[in-house]
Amino acid sequence: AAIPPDWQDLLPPLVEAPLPFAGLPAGRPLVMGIVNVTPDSFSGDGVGAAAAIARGEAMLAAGADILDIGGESTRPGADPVPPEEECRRILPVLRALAPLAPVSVDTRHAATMAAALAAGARIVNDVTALRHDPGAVAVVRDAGVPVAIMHMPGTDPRTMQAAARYDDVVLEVAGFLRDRVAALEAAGIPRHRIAVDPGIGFGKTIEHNLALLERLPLLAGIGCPLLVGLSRKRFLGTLAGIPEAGQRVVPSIAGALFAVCQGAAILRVHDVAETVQALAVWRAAASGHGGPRE
Ligand SMILES: Nc1nc2ncc(COP(=O)(O)OP(=O)(O)O)nc2c(=O)[nH]1
Repeated sequence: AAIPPDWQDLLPPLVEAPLPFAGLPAGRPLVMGIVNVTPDSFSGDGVGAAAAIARGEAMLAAGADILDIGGESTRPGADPVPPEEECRRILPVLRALAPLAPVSVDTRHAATMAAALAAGARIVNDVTALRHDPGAVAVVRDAGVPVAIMHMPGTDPRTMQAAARYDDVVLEVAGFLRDRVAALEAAGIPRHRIAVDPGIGFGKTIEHNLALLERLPLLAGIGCPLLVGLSRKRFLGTLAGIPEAGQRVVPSIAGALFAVCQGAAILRVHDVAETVQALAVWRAAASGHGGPRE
């Protein structure tokens, strides 16, 4: 579809380098390692506390810039987890990992955000864009921390796939994120603390996911760093013929590199070592010189 006239002013400049986020090094895509402390994560990597801590440490050793810790699966149809249980799962992991690296807490519950920030988390990652819990905006604003906000229809993973109907998914997702950034800015969260995320796989068909990746540069026009989480997701398995989520490393890397070429600043991934290796090649090629990651 043609870009409507009122979007022309938002068309992004050529993506020179990813925008900075959370005070982390700008100029290169950041790798956010997924540490799921859940028994039912779609990617099959949910684990208990000890294993989650070990996984986080291994991700840092492999070069992760951020660790994203979550205690509630958000895959389609997942059972909701109350904040008390969510905190019981993630706080021991968070306390162990927060001293080692920037940690983001992946939650839609304000109580969990507050407890995680008190335990050392430095970033909030909310798949509902601070819409599920009425207290979430105040927690993030008052803590003065960066926040990643993601698009999904509604705020309940159990029903989001049924809502996967759009006139133009890219314009609607971009419009939602643009408006949400403006609303959060008006509520006291400065734009420079916000990363935006199209929500790959959240209330989207495979065609919607591909359209969002193909036209990701339009989201760069919002003026916030782009976070993309496509790692091991179902549409990759469909495209590559890989039914088992844990076997989708290669398609995840291919998708990650495409997203980076499209302007993604933060990649939320399960397979950190492989992603870091792939980015080393991409950066050398994109910048015209090799050399180790500084
Ligand atoms: N910002 C952001 N957060 C996210 N959190 C969870 C998942 C789902 O992936 P995963 O955590 O691996 O699965 P589960 O939610 O089943 O644990 N995807 C995203 C995403 O794409 N973007």
